[in-house]
Amino acid sequence: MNILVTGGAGFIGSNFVFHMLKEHPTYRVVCLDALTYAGNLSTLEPVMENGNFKFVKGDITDRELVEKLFKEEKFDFVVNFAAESHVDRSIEDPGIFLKTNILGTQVLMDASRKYGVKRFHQVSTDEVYGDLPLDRPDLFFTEETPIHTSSPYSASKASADLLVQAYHRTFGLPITISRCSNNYGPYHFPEKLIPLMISRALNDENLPVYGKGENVRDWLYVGDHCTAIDLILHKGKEGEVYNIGGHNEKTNLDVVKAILNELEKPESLITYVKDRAGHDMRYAIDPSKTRKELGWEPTTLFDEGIKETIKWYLDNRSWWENIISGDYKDYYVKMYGDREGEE
Ligand SMILES: Cc1cn([C@H]2C[C@H](O)[C@@H](COP(=O)(O)OP(=O)(O)O[C@H]3O[C@H](CO)[C@@H](O)[C@H](O)[C@H]3O)O2)c(=O)[nH]c1=O
Repeated sequence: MNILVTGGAGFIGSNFVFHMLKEHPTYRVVCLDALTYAGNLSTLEPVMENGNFKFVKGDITDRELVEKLFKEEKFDFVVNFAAESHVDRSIEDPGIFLKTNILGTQVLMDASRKYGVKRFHQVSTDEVYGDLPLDRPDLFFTEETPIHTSSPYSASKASADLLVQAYHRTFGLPITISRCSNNYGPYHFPEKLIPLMISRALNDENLPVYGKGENVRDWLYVGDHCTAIDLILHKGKEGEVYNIGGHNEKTNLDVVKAILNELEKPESLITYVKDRAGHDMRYAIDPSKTRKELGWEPTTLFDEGIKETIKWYLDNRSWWENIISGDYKDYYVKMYGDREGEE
């Protein structure tokens, strides 16, 4: 099997590259990544010397480069992780989200059709379902929940999902789509809630919690997400959507407090700041289809997973310190540095 993993230098993509090379030692894995601010070549160091791995720098919207790569490599599977993924950035500047997330997906699918890829897997998000109210804990997103997006980011991912389904129906492209809840774990870029709070707490900096911190996310350890995608590639039915989530709902405040508690840092570091525009209230996934059809089960409980994640950030300080002191510094300081005591 020859697999293309796009966005493989990012958080979930890199974890998936490691997973596939470990679990399928006979497979060849090619990573295509544009190395934007959130992609980091040093993340892939552990596999750079692996004979079954190849790294290609390039943008999924670059049709010429993509077509050439598909022609040379004759991929069996394509797994599309490449995306602009940060909601706050999409509120500031939606354009790049539409370009990468929608047009990039189209370019990849055109090449997949042309070169006879056996499966095109689109890595999507539970954010395409919009949000759920806090006072209805009985409600969960299923694969049948209507698409109803809030942010430019989620609208771009939902658009891509529709396009993927259209390519299946119109052109018979063999596709699958997975929609996962919030991930956490090693190599998570320090703009997302968990790695941002860990890195700032370690530096005794204020932790900007949006609004009242009551919003709920359904946290899943990244390794469990990788296992689910592996199962979908091998056992999932063509044309189907699979929800992935851990039934592990927590308020943002509880997550931040758990991090502070583990690091033995004071809760006085928490600073309540202006809420995110259009902020989704609650995400909660019903993963029963993925469980029943594919036998998938998440294996890492949040209490263990958050400890392991914090340990990883302590053991790999240079990985995130290089990021927050490098090109990303200005954005980091602007977004998270000066937000003391806003209401
Ligand atoms: C960065 C940041 C976030 N938050 C809040 C906003 C959200 O309610 C929650 C998590 O925020 P984020 O880490 O940005 O993640 P969220 O918006 O849920 O989206 C994530 O999870 C999605 C899956 O649900 C993925 O599709 C997205 O790519 C990924 O970014 O924490 C804060 O209170 N303070 C912050 O500084």
